[in-house]
This record gives sequence, structure tokens and C-alpha cells, in this order.
Amino acid sequence: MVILQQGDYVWLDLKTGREFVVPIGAVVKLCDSGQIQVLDDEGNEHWISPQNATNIKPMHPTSIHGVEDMIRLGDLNEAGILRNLLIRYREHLIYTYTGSILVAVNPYQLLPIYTADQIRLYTNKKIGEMPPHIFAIADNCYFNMQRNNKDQCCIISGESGAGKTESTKLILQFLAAISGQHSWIEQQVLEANPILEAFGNAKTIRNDNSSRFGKYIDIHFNKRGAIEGAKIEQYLLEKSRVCRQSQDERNYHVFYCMLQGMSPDQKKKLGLTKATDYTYLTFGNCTVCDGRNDQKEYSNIRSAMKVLMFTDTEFWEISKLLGAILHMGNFRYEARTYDNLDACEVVRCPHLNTAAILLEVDMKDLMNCLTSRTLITRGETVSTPLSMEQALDVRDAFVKGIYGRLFVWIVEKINAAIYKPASSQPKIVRRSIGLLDIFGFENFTVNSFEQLCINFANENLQQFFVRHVFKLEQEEYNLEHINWQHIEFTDNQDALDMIAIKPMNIISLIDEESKFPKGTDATMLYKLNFQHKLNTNYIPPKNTYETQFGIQHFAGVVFYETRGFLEKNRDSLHGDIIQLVHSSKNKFIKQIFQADVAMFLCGYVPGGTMGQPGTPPLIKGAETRKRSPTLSSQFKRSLELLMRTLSVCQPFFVRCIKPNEFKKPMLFDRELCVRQLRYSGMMETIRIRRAGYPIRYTFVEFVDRYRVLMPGVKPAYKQVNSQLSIKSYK
Ligand SMILES: Nc1ncnc2c1ncn2[C@@H]1O[C@H](COP(=O)(O)OP(=O)(O)OP(=O)(O)O)[C@@H](O)[C@H]1O
Repeated sequence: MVILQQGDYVWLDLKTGREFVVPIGAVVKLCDSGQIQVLDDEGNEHWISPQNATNIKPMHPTSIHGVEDMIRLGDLNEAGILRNLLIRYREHLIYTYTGSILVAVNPYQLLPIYTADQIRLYTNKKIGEMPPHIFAIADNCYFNMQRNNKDQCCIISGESGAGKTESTKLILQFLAAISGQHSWIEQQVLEANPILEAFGNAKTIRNDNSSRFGKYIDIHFNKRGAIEGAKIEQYLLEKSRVCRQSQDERNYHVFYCMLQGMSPDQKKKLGLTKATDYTYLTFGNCTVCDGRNDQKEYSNIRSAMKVLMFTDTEFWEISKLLGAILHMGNFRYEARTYDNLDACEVVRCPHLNTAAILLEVDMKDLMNCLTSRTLITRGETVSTPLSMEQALDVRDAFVKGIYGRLFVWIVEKINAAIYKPASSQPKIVRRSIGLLDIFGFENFTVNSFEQLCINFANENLQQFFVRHVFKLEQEEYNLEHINWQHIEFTDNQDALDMIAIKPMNIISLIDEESKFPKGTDATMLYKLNFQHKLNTNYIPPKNTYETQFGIQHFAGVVFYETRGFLEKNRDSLHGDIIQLVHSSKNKFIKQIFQADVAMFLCGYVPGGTMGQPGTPPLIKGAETRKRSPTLSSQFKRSLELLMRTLSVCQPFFVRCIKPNEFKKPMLFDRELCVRQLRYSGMMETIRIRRAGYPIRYTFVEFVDRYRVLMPGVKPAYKQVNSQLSIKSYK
């Protein structure tokens, strides 16, 4: 039995059935009457009698006021970690360490902690010398890079809205400030962000400025430590958003900015009016975003593009394509029947005319390729009509194709301005710091192919984290014969093997089925089940009617709905569309579709493989022809490259935590936070960091720092070899 005394802080669980239940980690305090005071999430007091509580345990002193580094926590359990983050959060202390890993809880308010003074305070300090801060991580990246002459990377992870992009920007801001040249190239690197955000970010229900793509920014420094360039890698833009948005969400910012910011004359040239007039901009019933000024943002985008050397002509060409997309979204279709076949027509209207003008294609050709498909069977060319549903799909695929390629082109254009390939001269050294801001683990009510790719990326990052924090650490202790108790940790290697590494892995099966002309989502699921049903990380459908399978990820089980998988993976446009682009007089659209047109001309399989289930292969000998790479194979390849890059860097980890779903300051939802801590492996990290040695000095650093404590060790200026001197002292 615990004897409680006045003023003690204790842990307790409330018995259920009371009017409120205190979740794990509540703050409790014993008071005069014998009642226990409980503070809820909003800081309101409640009083309960000890009979209504269970598991009453005294709190460790470190849990009462909190610690800057969770390794020092006495109550090393979820409740302890959670309380530590909570009490710090209430004091606006959003950053906490776990060794050198930074946990950042989104404050959802501007805190005065990012000033020039703060930058100065954090410059050239060891981790732990100053309170935890994102600047401390940036500073350590920078000085490690210079001191150890080794590339660094910073992996910033977390759910949508947790604060990854803001953290990335803060690190960039710090690096730009301390590397100190304020050069043109540095400004260019900083100005890349507003452009990427305009084209790749959107308002979602989770985040008003959600990045709908992943990015890796590699910042290059010269020998003197000044920024001399950067390279941006982008991953998996969410293209479907261009055509559809959920309730209360928007399309990409750039569309709304353009309609607000363009002059009436420019808008007239593109035949554009206001956002509410466009189907593609109004699916979410929301064309404005609180706290954003689209008009002002437009001029920021304009000036950022100037800094990054986009010419006026290029800017106008981009605007024309964006305009064409909006017009295409407003096309109306009417159903028809030809020869007993479902068919449709695009209704003639100004949108059709303007879209054709902007795309610089013949209006009839545009109409035809959106309503019919050319098939080549046994050497003969036949045109078959598309049903209204199919025609809408073809139009949307074209629009997504344009936007996706436009985004890739924009990133390439930015890189052309900021990326200077490393010199081949051995004497010219270049070092880099890479910042990875990538989508966190996703588990929605319905998960599709995109979620599989995103979660696959997260499995890779988790394995990288596990390797770094657990495996390598334990190996190092073994190597140095340090006496220590092995710690069990959750290794996700098996899941990763099943998803993408071992033969017949899930990604390769999906890919194979996508290339197989008769492959359907159902045949794909059958093969997945056949291959993996006995794997403990695979959850097969319960019966033959079910169309989803599950994967036990490190962060929990996710069920994937397979309908539409293959089509999404093929990500191809049918030949008529490519032909239309080829016929266009618009050099810009031809440029962004260059690879597709080239492949088409040398005979790749057009969307034929996307035919309806059961339709025969559309091109004779299709299997011998070239194919455009599937989405998963491209993504897998870019992930492999990324992991290779990361593996040669010294890594830092920033774990961003979203404290509530309402984007509100000072609101800490314990359940939400504990879930994020759990799947980020934070508990195990703390255990291993604590059982291990969180602070490491090299021999020289150690002697430098502690020589005064050892009588007989010579002062530094007389010292030739510190290791020798310590040994001789021993
Ligand atoms: N350090 C911070 N200080 C103040 N506000 C912040 C901070 N970090 C995040 N925010 C707020 O939270 C919002 C969401 O953050 P951010 O866009 O960085 O999330 P994210 O993790 O990148 O999300 P997504 O994956 O959707 O892109 C920001 O727009 C900002 O309002």
C-alpha cells in the first residue's frame, strides 16, 4: 500500500464509470481532505477520492517538473514520457531531447524562439549545452559536417500537420544565417520553397498548408562552410487532388493564387474568372483558406520564380497550362449510343474552345481523343467510343498527367538554377546537409495504392532509424567490449522484406501484374494471397468477395483496398492523348511530355494495358514493346537512391508530434500523442539511449574536457598524444 502525504505527486488510473476518465499520465496531487486533485487536459481541476483510483504510485521527482532530455526520466514509461511532453508544452517548451533525437510538439502559434538572437545563442554549441531546440540540431549538423568532414542528414518525420515542413524551413533559415554569406545562391535556395509550396501544397482538413509530396533538399557547402548550391528531390505528388478534393479541402494553392493575383487583362487572355466558377476548384466547397492571402502569395510566387530564373515566357506557359486544366474541368459531356455502344460527346462551349487554344491543339482532335480510343489489333486501326464514365476518366488522367509533369519540370527548373554538380577536381571539397521532409505513416478509413507507397517509404525510414539507433549502437558496444544488457526492439526488417525486398515481394507482384495485359486488381490480389498468406505480416482477405488485404506495419495494421491499384500503378496515358500532345503547337506541353512522346514514337504500349478487364491485348506483340515505367518501380528506385544517400551521412532525427486535430494552440490530446510516440518507437529509443551511452566523446575531446580532474596529466599545450598520457596515467 502506498502511503500518500500532503503534496505528493502520484500516478493513478481512474476507475471507469466515473463522469470522466483520466487518460494515462494525468497530473495528480494529494490534498488536505484526502481527496486527490487531478488536472485534466485543459488544466481544469477535478477532485476524486482515493477509493476511485487504482494503481496509485508516487511520481519520480523528474516527472514532477519535467526534464529536457527524456533519457533522464525516472518514470520510464509511456505515461512518464507523455507527462513530460505535456508539462513542457504547457510552458511553451515544445522541444525535448531523447539523446540527440529531437521531439518537437507543434505549438500551433508563433513563439518568440526563432529570432536572430536565438540563432546566435545556438551557434556552435554542443547538444545539451542549451535547452532543446531545432536550431541546436541544425547547428550540430553544420558543425559536425565541418569538424568531421562528413555529410549530414536530418530526417524529419511525423503525421500530416505535425510540423515537418516548418521544421525544415527553420533548419534552412538557421543554416543560411550561420553559413554567413547571404549570397545570391543562398537566396535562390531559400526562394525555392514558396514555389514548391504553391504547386505542391494545399489546404487539407489536417493542415492548411499540407505538402502533398515528399522532398529531400540537399544543401551544398563549400570548404569555407558557405552555401554554394542545393538539389531538390521530389517524391510522389498527390495528382488526384488536381481533379478531386474532399469536403473542406482545396486544390493546390497555385490555382487560387493565380485567380486572385493575376491582372484582369491576363485573366482575360486565359479566359479565366473566379475560383468558384471552376469544378476542379470547388469539390471541397472551400475556395478560401483562413489566414492565407492568395493575392499576396501570388506576387511572392512571381518574385520567387524570378529569383529562380523562370523567364516571363516560361511563367506564361505555365499559366496557360494551369488555365487549360481549369477549363477542361468545366467540360460537360452528353451520353450517346453508337452501334449499341455507350458513347458520349463533349458539349461545345467556350471552355472547350479556350482549352484547345491554350493547349494549341485542334479542337476536334481534343474532343475526339477525350471521347474515343484508337485500338490497333492485328495491324488494323479502329476507333471505339468511350462511355461517359470512361471519357471522364480519360480527361482526368490527362489533367493529372499535365500537372504531374509540370511539377516535375518546375523542380528540374529550380535545380537548374541552384544545383552545381560537384567538381571533379579532388582538391575542391564539397560537403552537404540533407533535409528529408516526407509524408508520415498513413492509415485512413480507405487506403489505396498511394498509402501503400507512402507506408513503404516509412518502413524504409523506420528501418534506417532502427539500424542507426538500435542495431549499430549495440554493435558498437559489442565492438568496444562495453558491458551492457542487450535491448529487445521491434525490428521491421521482416515487413520490409515482404513489401519490397525478398523475391516475389508485394511491390514486385503488383508491378508484374500491372505489366501483364490481362492483369486485373482481382488477379493481383489472388497472387498476393497465394504468395504471402502464411506471412505473419500479411493479412489476407477473409473471403473471396473481399477486395482488401492488410499489412502489419511497424506503426500498426493497415488494410489496402485493391480496386484501382493496377491503374494507379500503370500511371499511363493512352496513346491518343500522347498523339494529341505530339500534334500540339505548344512547345511547352511538348517539352514536359517529351519522354512520353519519345517512347510513344518508338512504340511503347499506350494505355492499352489499361483496358477493361477481359479485353484482349490492344497491340499485337505488346509484350515485346517498351513500356513506360510503373509508378511503384519509379518510386522504389528513388527510395533506394535516397536510402543510399542517407546511409553515407551522419543522421539526425526530428520527430514531429501533432498535439491535437484542431490546429489549436495549447491543446494536448493525450491519446493522439501517445499513439504517435508509440509508433515512432520512442519508448524503445529512450530505453536504449538510457541503457547505452548518450554522450560520446572521442579520446581527445574527453581528455580535453576532463584533464583537470586527473592529477599528473600534462596541460593541453604540453600534450602530444592524449591517449598515451591517459594510458600512462592508468
Ligand atoms: N514550430 C512551429 N511554430 C509555429 N507553428 C508551427 C510550427 N510548426 C508547425 N506549425 C503550424 O502547424 C502547421 C502545420 O505544419 P507543417 O505544414 O510543417 O506540417 P507537416 O508535418 O509538414 O504536414 P504535411 O505532412 O501535411 O505537410 C503550420 O502551417 C503552422 O501553422
